[in-house]
Amino acid sequence: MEKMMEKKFPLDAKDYKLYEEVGEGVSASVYRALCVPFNEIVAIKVLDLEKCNNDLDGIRREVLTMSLIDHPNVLRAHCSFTTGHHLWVVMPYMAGGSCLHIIKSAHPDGFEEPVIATLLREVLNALVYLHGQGHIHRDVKAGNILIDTNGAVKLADFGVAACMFDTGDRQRSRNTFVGTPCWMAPEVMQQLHGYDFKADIWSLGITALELAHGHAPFSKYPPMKVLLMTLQNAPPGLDYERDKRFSKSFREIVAACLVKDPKKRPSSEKLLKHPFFKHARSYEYLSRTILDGLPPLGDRFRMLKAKEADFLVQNKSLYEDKEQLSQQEYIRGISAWNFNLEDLKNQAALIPDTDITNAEDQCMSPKQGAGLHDAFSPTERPSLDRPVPNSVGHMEDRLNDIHDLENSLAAFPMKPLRALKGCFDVCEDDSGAGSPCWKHAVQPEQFSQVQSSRKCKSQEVGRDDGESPGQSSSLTRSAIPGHKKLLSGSIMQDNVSSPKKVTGDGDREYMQPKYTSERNYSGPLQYRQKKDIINPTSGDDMSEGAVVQRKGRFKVTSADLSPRGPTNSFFGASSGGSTIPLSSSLTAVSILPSLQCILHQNSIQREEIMKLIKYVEQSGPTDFVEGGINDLLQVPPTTSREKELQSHVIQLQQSIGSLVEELQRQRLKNAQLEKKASALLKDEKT
Ligand SMILES: Nc1ncnc2c1ncn2[C@@H]1O[C@H](COP(=O)(O)OP(=O)(O)OP(=O)(O)O)[C@@H](O)[C@H]1O
Repeated sequence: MEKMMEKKFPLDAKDYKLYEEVGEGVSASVYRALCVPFNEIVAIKVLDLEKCNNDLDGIRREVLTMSLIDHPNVLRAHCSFTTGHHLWVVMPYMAGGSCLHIIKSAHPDGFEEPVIATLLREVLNALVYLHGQGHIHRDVKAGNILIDTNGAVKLADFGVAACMFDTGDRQRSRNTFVGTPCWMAPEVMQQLHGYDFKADIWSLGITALELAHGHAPFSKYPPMKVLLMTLQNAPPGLDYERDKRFSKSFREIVAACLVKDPKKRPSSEKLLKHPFFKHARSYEYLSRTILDGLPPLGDRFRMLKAKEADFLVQNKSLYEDKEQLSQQEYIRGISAWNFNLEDLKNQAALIPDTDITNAEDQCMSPKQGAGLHDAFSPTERPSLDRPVPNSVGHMEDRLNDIHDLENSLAAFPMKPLRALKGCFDVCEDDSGAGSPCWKHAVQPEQFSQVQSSRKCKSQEVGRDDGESPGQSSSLTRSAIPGHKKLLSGSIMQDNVSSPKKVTGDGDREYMQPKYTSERNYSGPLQYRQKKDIINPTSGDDMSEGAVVQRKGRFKVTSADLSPRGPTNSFFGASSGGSTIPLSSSLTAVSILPSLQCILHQNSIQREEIMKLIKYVEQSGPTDFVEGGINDLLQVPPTTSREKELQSHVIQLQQSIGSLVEELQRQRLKNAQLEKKASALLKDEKT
């Protein structure tokens, strides 16, 4: 009844006036706006659907979740609709902006404890609600904690939320690698047993440190190091010496959240009862303490952007190096992670040993960490992260790091580097089309499918009036289309010689007018285990022959929430489960096509292995492959051709390994299926 009385926000862009930009994320820009019929200020998140070409599920999920939730601490969408190729999500305007914005503008060293207690209490209230409703937020961080002028706090950004009660295919969304690396719980990285709402508790602990120090732990390190450190080191925490200003109870809750074993982490409800929250104050206190005196959000946002642009100009040479550009994006807390394999390998060697030691020390017990240099703002000491190109042992270091990472992630059903290389093959099949993996960007019709499904579920979704935002609002025509955003999308290799290459990368023009990044920045990171392996049409794409050709970039996509075709539902096992058809009502006849597919796939792979072997043989003597390769890789390359060949060899080596393992896995599956098929046939006969 109450719901029926709710205001219905108009679903037409003409009814809104867009004012200044107040925020931007990986996939969207957020504007202050006026809802003309209600004369009410709102925030409108504008997503360019042409640039979110692989993340429609994520968008759909965010919009749906945002429209269904109902809690004072959770940001709820008023409505959403498409206009031209943009999706507009209309929501309450949170004039204080995000905690990250406030930190960056006025509290670079973090907030005082009562402020942190107040913020965390509100976020915990949101989490108690969300977890009770079966949602895992999966991206809790200061950038997603929004504050209103009166000090009210809301948790935002459901782009990567998942539902814990999902079953079957939908549950795979909980077996994905989602979030922002620094805030990501170890079990989310590990993917051993999936994860649950306790992943949010870990992120909350990291957020607590972020609010206390002004930045998240490990934020100065490249993603690969963050993975390593999160998995291998003792959890980060408050330091006895450096963090003397904080109370014991604050240290306790941080420690309670940052326990590696999720079972040992308290629930949000339990945490809320911790004495630490006795330090929490009122909204009015928050508003007075952290908002008073701040310029309007739009001005702050502009200033921060200008600061970044200045920094970029001042460090021009530094940012000619794309690694650093990526690193800077990442440091800024954007839910993005560059998944270029080569870059990751390079990044593994970015940090000098001394620096790693320090980082490790910081993660030791607080006492051990005492006396270390203060964590610094990354923008203050960027040179630390500079790569040392071609330094002696550089390649060796990279390989060692990769090796370490693989060991750390031994629990991955597939080794992470292979996962990076071959298993991020998620794409349009997310929308249920069952299409092959290296398919192109989503076409407008595909969005309309999403849209119509959204329409079925929610009346709040409006129509596509075919207008550009510029035509239908006060925003200038160039304001949105010209403002290229970074992509969210499937992890797909780019820069490939394959004709199926994915295109359409966005880049941050304002930051790098001259040094345009070629990267695909992802949306919140999502790792999906390899799937669709029996899809014969995708054989080409998955073949190592193809991989050898690809110098990969990866894009990241939203978790799959959509129903899958019959093939996938039979063989969801490719992502780690059983390969045996689940339904006992299945007949042998229904399995046969799938068996044939597997056989077909096997033969394709066999062929590819043969091709690879031939290729390697042609490239050099056999013992090069068998024994001498490591020696060879340790010789620093002198010419760029040598470098190219060296990386080619590494790729080949990895590809062969992957293929052999894949082949073995397929054989095993084949045998299991054959067994099952004959059992079923037998059953049928009797
Ligand atoms: N309702 C709002 N009122 C005021 N500012 C907002 C609002 N929603 C978002 N913002 C600002 O815009 C920024 C980006 O929004 P949002 O996080 O939703 O985008 P995103 O693309 O999902 O970002 P990411 O995934 O990188 O966190 C936020 O960090 C915040 O500063």
